[in-house]
Amino acid sequence: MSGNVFLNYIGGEWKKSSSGELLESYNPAKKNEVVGSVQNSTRSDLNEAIARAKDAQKAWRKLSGAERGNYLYQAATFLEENLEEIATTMTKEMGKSFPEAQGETTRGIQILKYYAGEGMRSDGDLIPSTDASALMFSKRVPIGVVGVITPWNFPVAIPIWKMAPALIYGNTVVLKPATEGAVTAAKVIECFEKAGFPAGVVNFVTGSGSVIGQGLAENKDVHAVTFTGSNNVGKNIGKIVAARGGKYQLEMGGKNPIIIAEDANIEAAVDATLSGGLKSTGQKCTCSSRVIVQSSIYEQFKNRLIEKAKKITVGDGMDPSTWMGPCASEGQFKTVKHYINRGIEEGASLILGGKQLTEGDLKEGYYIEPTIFEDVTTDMSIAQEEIFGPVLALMKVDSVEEAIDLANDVEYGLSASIFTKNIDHILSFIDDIEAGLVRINSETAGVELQAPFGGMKASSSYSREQGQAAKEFFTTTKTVFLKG
Ligand SMILES: NC(=O)C1=CN([C@@H]2O[C@H](COP(=O)(O)OP(=O)(O)OC[C@H]3O[C@@H](n4cnc5c(N)ncnc54)[C@H](OP(=O)(O)O)[C@@H]3O)[C@@H](O)[C@H]2O)C=CC1
Ligand SMILES: CCCCCC(=O)O
Repeated sequence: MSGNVFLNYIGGEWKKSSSGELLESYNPAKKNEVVGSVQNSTRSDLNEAIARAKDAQKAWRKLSGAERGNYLYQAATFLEENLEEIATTMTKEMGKSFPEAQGETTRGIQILKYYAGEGMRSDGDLIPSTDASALMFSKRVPIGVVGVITPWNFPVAIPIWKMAPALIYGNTVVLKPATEGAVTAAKVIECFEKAGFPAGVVNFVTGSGSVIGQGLAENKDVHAVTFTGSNNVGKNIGKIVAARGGKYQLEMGGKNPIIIAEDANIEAAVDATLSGGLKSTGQKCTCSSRVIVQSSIYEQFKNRLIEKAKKITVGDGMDPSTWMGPCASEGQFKTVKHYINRGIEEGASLILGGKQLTEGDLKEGYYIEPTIFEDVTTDMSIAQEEIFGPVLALMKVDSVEEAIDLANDVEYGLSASIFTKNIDHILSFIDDIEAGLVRINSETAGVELQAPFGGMKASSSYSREQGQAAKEFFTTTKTVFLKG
């Protein structure tokens, strides 16, 4: 890279786009600071990457799983060596606090190591044939070239939790990161380059989603597309890929509830609501946004929540005293402000925050106060639509049964939590909640890399990522019947 200009990585080479144009990525804490520039690529750049990936896959799939795993172990080593630089870039590019950025980069390292080990594990089953002289077994095989389209909120963990399983199971990849996380993603790709992957196995093309993302969805040589991002974009990708007979995986929005039952540990529930709802400035798909509280403890819980929320320190993610950083971009900032105004217009009561923070250095960035509404009804926009910002909506119920029904009264179904010690409530929550991630006495965020990740209803396309679940999407199965 020259200066802060980052190139595409195609067929094992760093290359400028044929457009000759750049896209700048700005620091949301210091809105005039350019963190770096990436290529504003064209379809022809993308098509070259897809062709190289297709060509490279012929040899890549022939390697043993152990051989492919060694490349992933190497990539983990280089990510570890560059952890501080990558985490710093992440904080400067999308605003999350530096400790969170360090944690996410560490998670990327762990994911690479987890899937590197997959190269030595079983990839099929021996099945007894009715013909005693025959051998019958199943064998998982790669699907080919995988298009990877990722959002800005986890610019290290999400690309890696898609690329690592794709690669270990014998596929080649073309990554298109969100522009607002593309400089961070470029530094991750540098680690893959240093790991010595054969040319064309890993490819990286930046540019606008409507050009490069759309191109990955449309190109018939991209056998599968794995996407994480908003529902509008995801549903469009799914339609395009399905229409050409490709495979697709969509991880999309959430409107995650946390239920506080009358027997909850109030202190723990308050901490989980603030951490799960406001960490990363509420910009995780697994963040809590609806807080459903049993009426008998409502005032006690609300007062403690406000008391602790007032102590949250907001500032530049690089400042060690910062608990919550800025919104990731001007666009995200405007979206959050829009929903705060909608909440007020629709009759919710704003009981904390709601304003932009502008004193001192904060005027340089896109900072919003931790915001809490009450008197929120399920028909309101702030109860139904994903805000993806530091906004909590308090809702009051009389029973846990009512709470679960209210929790389910949205189109999404990604993550859900309940705070209670009552085993009957726990069992009915596990049974009845419409969510892919079900958490008891724990915040809605914080998934672990070895467990299936994904949602129900409008949050996902019903596939699952991470852990052993990833194998389903990144492979297909041959059933072999062999006679002597
Ligand atoms: N369910 C989950 O696991 C997660 C869901 N999300 C969701 O992602 C959203 C926030 O991320 P954000 O990046 O803003 O989401 P977007 O949907 O705006 O973008 C996601 C990716 O899609 C690309 N893209 C944009 N338009 C198109 C298109 N027409 N065709 C193909 N690709 C396109 C974007 O590129 P570019 O931005 O460069 O234009 C980006 O790389 C939130 O809704 C959040 O809920 C986020 C994390 C996890
Ligand atoms: C893509 C969303 C990632 C969620 C990560 C977490 O909840 O820790």
